[in-house]
Amino acid sequence: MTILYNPFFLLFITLIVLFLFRVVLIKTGLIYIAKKKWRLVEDCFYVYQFFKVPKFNESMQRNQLYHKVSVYLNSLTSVEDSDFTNLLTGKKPNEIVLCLDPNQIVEDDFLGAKIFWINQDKNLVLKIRKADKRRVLRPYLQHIHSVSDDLDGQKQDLKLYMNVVDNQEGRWRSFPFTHPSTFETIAMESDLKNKIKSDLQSFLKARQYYHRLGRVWKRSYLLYGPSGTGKSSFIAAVANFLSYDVYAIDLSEVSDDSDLKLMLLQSTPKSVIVMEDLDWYLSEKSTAVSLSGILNFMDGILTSGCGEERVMVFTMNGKDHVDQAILRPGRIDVHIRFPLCDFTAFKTLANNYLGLKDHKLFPQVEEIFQNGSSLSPAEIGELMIANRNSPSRALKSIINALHLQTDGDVNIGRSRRAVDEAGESSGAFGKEGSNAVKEFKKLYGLWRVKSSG
Ligand SMILES: Nc1ncnc2c1ncn2[C@@H]1O[C@H](COP(=O)(O)OP(=O)(O)OP(=O)(O)O)[C@@H](O)[C@H]1O
Ligand SMILES: [Mg+2]
Repeated sequence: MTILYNPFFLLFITLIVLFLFRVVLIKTGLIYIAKKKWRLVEDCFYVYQFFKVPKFNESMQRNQLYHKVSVYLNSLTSVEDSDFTNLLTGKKPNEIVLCLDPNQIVEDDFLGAKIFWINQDKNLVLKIRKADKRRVLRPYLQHIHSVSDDLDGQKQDLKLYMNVVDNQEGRWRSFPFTHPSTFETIAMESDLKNKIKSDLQSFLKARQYYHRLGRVWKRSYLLYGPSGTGKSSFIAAVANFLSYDVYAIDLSEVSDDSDLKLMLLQSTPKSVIVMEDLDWYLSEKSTAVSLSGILNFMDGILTSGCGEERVMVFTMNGKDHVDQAILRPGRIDVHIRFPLCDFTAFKTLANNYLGLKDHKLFPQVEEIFQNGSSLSPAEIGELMIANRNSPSRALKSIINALHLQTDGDVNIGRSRRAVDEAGESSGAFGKEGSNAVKEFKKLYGLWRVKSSG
């Protein structure tokens, strides 16, 4: 019995009990409950301060800090320790990313201070000990800025925003932007392509210059030309080139001028803002927005406070019947004409679609193009895709189609050329607005997104 009074034996027994207790705590999850309770006890001895980072400001503009903080928080490994975390597919195939669920708390350590973030509805709330605040808060926020900028810098997935009616999150709803079009895949005169690229690049570097002139830092492009000549594909190429998100405005879903203003306010910097088929909307008066509403929008007056770059792109089938106020320099900086297919564009398409740099039928194709063609790159592209397994068959079908256009259907061919040369949209070749919207959505893969969701 004396062994029970042996201090070494007692110590041994105590250690075993403690060890078993710890095993039980860990295995049952009691340790987490204990940690939580301990935090409550600890909280009684500290005064905390709270900082709210709302998703939108009072004008319902997106708060950039909110975006940065959420990018930062979702990159923290401690998100895993939160009670409830969302698992989402990442940028790369098979990548899974963690994303904090509403009402969850995530813990962070910075310069020896404990910082808590609470994900409330449309707000992220920072909780910090008052004693740590003065020492830690500023450097911590700077740290968040630089980490999220780094993560955003690596960002490869762009977003397509579409205006929807009744969206609680503001006027825009976002979808992944996956359009693969690039300047390399667009058939366009290479001189023109290079000029546009350098125009975009020099615009990006011109922040100070624009500010000194008291101008809004934006650049507007007008793309005009017949249907199927690559205007929408070009917009996607610009977005991919700049790594900018795309805001596509469906004018039929805009309720009035102030709604349009609100949409511009709620767009984020570093984005391409797109208004397709503007000539159609203006001529058919099929939008509730007035001409002056559109002019103000084009001037981007409201975004001037943000001081961040935006590229605006407007598309039209023809610009002859459009109010000159819309086209005046300063409002639209660069006009780009998208012509029907010529031999140079054909060669680019043949290379892209069929992998053909040269072919014995090329001289024949060139000859027909020299006599004038009235096929769009879209039509030529379709023939190539349909016959992609046999380049010779593809070229023959293109030669046939070009012959049909020039010989058989002289009237249509001529009138379509006239449309192109005059840069004019006639009723016969103008398209239905709803079709335009449908095509747009199709182009940007929206149907795919919808059906897979
Ligand atoms: N210049 C081009 N270079 C490469 N592909 C082109 C070109 N033009 C058209 N295409 C192809 O044709 C299809 C339709 O082009 P796109 O939708 O960009 O034409 P669009 O000018 O916007 O027509 P619309 O005025 O009818 O909207 C796309 O799949 C695109 O790949
Ligand atoms: Mg288009």
